[in-house]
Amino acid sequence: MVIKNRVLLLGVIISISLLGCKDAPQKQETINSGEGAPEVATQEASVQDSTRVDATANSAQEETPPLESLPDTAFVRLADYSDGFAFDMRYATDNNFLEETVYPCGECYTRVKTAKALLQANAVFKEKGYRIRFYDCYRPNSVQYKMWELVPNPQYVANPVKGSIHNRGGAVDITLETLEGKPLDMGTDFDFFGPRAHHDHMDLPAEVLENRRVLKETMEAHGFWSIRTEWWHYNLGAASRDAVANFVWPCPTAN
Ligand SMILES: C[C@@H](N)C(=O)N[C@H](C)C(=O)O
Ligand SMILES: [Zn+2]
Repeated sequence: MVIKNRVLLLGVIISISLLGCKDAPQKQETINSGEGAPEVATQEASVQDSTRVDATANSAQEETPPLESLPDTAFVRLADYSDGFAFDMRYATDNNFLEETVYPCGECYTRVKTAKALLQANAVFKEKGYRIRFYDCYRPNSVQYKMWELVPNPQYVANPVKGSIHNRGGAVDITLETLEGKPLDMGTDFDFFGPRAHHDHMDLPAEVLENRRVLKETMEAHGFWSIRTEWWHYNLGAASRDAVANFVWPCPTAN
């Protein structure tokens, strides 16, 4: 069953379940999809793992609402708004630095403002013969804890107590691929935690440097900033103060 209105579904689910992160009482967010800005509820987080959200819980099977009708801070499923992106959601597989599947399925959720900026950036990439391929989008805060346990190095993994901008729905891990689906050479794989992935590492083939430049310049022109140590990571500046979230998205179920 394909879920038509994941925005509304999330509104219901998140209102019901404010999720906590291990050892980290902090602000958690209630996401409303209807009128007005999302409510931000402050409460002590309980010690529990992320809740899996069962898509069968969805009672609101409605059409996808236009982005313009939603508050900028609502969460949306990006694929509902364009079929012009490619997805390789690594944390929904064990092909990632954790060597473990930490997502129930590969979905890309972001805040509305992040989605709008990504759609515009992708239109520019398309003119150049490319499109964005996503490795990661919104990431539950509980997963950030798992990552930090393995790599407690803020150069490569944001401290979960402060929260990553991924946890705020404003960061994406991406590369570029051709419109035929061939990924551009960026010099390292996604989540290669070492100097070769740094933006200031210049000892790379000219083609790689050019590919990174195209990605960085276009993303920066659309409100994103990069971090020095990861060529794939982009933060939407306007999302850096949004609340940390810890919901898990619904997954499609077989009919
Ligand atoms: C883990 C890596 N893909 C990443 O996103 N790192 C940044 C620094 C983060 O955790 O926010
Ligand atoms: Zn990232």
